[in-house]
Amino acid sequence: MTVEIEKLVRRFGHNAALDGVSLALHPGEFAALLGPSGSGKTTLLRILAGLDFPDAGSVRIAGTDVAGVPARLRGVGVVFQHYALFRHMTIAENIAFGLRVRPRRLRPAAADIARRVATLLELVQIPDLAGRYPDQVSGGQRQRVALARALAIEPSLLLLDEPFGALDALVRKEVRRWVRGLHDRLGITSVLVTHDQDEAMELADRIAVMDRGRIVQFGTPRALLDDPQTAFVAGFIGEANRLRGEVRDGWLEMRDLPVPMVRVKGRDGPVEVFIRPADLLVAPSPRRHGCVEVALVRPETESARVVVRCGASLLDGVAPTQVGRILPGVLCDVTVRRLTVFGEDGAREDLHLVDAPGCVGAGASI
Ligand SMILES: Nc1ncnc2c1ncn2[C@@H]1O[C@H](COP(=O)(O)OP(=O)(O)OP(=O)(O)O)[C@@H](O)[C@H]1O
Repeated sequence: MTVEIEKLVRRFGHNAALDGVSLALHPGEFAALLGPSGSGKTTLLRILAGLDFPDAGSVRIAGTDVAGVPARLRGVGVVFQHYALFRHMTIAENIAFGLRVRPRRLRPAAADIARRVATLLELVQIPDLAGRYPDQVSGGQRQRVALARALAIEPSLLLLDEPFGALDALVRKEVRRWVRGLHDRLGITSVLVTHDQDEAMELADRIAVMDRGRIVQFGTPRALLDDPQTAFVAGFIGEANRLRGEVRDGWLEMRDLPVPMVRVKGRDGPVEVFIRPADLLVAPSPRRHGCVEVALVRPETESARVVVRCGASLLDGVAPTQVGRILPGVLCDVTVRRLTVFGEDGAREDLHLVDAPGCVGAGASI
């Protein structure tokens, strides 16, 4: 089922929680809203759920403008971080709640509700807990109850607001994989709000990165890592070394890392340069007077993560080979496989990689 969000604005006083947000989701897609605290994720989710209303813009679910449609008639299931289970109701009663409060003409018969609750308890793998109260089950089980309750109305859109936040790390990993499996099996469209990057990367087909009430980039996890459109996205998604640089006469210069042969097409002036650790290769120097000094080495299975001192900067890189020779204090060479350059306004600059030995595109050895 499609979701089309157009130019949504939601203001609280002078503050725009949403400042012209547009987003289109494919049927069956698992999307994540990822961004720092206060960027507008929950506000967007609440508007989708019908729990809050925009000052401008529109939301269409399955092609229908839902502006006048109350929350309980939107066919949307919602799971919140703190589950919001009713403590005085059994697990079965909690799951049945969304069906029991429906208007009479839409409410299934009691026997049908009981059957559906039993099916859902099986689906979320807690068939024996029907008669218990929320306080008598674990956090992971409560989360499954919250999901079953959201799924009881057979939603075609499932909204998840930080649903794993209250779980400990191990349970969290298990429950989130299980949720993704469930999403695939049911063929629903899901939107997850999270500020946990790993969670968004693991679960979502596409991630909308939010900053100050705007979606700054919407793309696959791979695209966000490899092709960030702004300095904010490059710094927020994945790890990156961040260096100050200057473009002079169209050539990039960095004080701490003298990368040769990079032409920048934008205007001359100060720039910010991002290099992922995986793109900064550290190797023993055959000349024995490499340009960087190893500060720290953390061995991994077949390579090592290395921190090197480069001028005044400490940079994260990797040593894919000859790990044993890379030790703190040793002078090494570095090769930059790829870098991304952003102008003062945070927008990405086009790079022209000069086709010459040692150029950045081919791996610039310094
Ligand atoms: N009811 C409200 N009244 C006033 N301001 C609000 C209200 N709800 C949200 N805001 C403001 O709107 C902005 C966006 O809030 P929102 O909760 O959507 O952010 P978020 O990205 O979900 O943050 P978090 O990750 O901390 O939950 C914030 O500046 C917040 O203070």
